[in-house]
Amino acid sequence: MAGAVADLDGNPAVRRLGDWSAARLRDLAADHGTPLYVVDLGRVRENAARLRAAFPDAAIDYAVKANARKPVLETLAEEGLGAECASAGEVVRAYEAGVSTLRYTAVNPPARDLDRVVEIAAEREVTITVGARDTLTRLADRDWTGRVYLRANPAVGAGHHEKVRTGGDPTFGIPAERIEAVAADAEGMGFDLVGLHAHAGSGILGDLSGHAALVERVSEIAADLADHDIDAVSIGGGFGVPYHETDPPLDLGALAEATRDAFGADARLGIEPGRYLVADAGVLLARVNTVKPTPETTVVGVDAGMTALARPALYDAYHAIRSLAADASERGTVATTVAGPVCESSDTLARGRSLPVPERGDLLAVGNAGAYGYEMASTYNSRPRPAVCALDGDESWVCVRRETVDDLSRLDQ
Ligand SMILES: Cc1ncc(COP(=O)(O)O)c(C=O)c1O
Ligand SMILES: N[C@@H](CCCC[NH3+])C(=O)O
Repeated sequence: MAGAVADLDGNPAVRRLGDWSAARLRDLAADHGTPLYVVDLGRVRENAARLRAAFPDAAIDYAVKANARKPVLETLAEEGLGAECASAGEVVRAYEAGVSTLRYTAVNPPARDLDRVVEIAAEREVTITVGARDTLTRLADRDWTGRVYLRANPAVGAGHHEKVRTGGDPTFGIPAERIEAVAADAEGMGFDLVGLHAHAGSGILGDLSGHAALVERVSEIAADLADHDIDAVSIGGGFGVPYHETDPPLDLGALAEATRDAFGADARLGIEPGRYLVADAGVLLARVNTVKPTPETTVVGVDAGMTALARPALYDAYHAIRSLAADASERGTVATTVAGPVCESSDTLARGRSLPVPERGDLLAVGNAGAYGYEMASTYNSRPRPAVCALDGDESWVCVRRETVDDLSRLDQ
């Protein structure tokens, strides 16, 4: 990695929080304030190259929902990746960033989303992944019968938390036994049925058996569509990253091999990873504003909480935290609870975490914040969202300005 980062492990597939230059992060926080997301485009490129090398023949569509900031989308467009979009808003952002392959995965799509995507599809090719028969009717009602994938429910779920396991949940995709009938309907209605899609869930690491089961299942469903001459079978995303300091990285070679072994469809393999491409390219910087010793723990109050990074509150997700105090290594450690400014007991970034003895004004870095970080930020408690700073080698610039309290009032009427 140019400039700031070296791999302590020597394993290029993993970038730990300790690999970021503390001095550079301190400078960025001093220049732009906190809470601040930092996203390193060089690392995004490295992740894309590693993925491309492991899946040389696959169509790779980046799951935009993981990080839709403009420089991230532009970087991945330059790397030749397509975009898998979860909303009309994501389609617009990917289109504006110059992504050439646009796919929209319609989950209970609001009318406004369909209207907007159909409008874009009049200018640029958009492929729509349909997860319910109803969606075909609603598209045809809009005089759009273009390229579609059918999303099958593979009845195989996987992922880091029950809330992100979509495979098997009836909300997502067409039941496998109905796929053939819906395929016939799609073609009867004049759609160009080009692909099949399924997704098991997000954050697969270590045990690859769920992934292999998914790929096998999707291949079986593809075989049911043999009469329909589909070109592409997307097995979704879900490739995990190590959040905990002791987690090993995903064995991408093993994952690719398991995929090849299990993939039996006579069509081009597609993957749509989000997290894998961006998670370790991002950190969140937070400033300590309160240090409160209590009998149970030392509470470290910071200016970034669940409104900046929702994952710990939503999924009890673990994110590494590092003190960037210049003398951190000379301080002793203490058991801490790192808490945000929101009035909810879920507003903690970490509990029971051993950190260098904190002082008010210290800067903390939260690791693996590049995926589902800024994207899931909210303005709960009328708290403006953080700024985002992009890094590329020695260059850095604020690519999303800090939201202000005035911004929050702008929609009032
Ligand atoms: C349809 C679909 N594709 C791709 C992804 C990307 O997931 P991940 O960020 O885990 O790779 C998701 C989210 O889990 C998804 O719902
Ligand atoms: N938001 C989830 C991932 C969900 C992926 C959406 N299909 C997370 O942060 O882990």
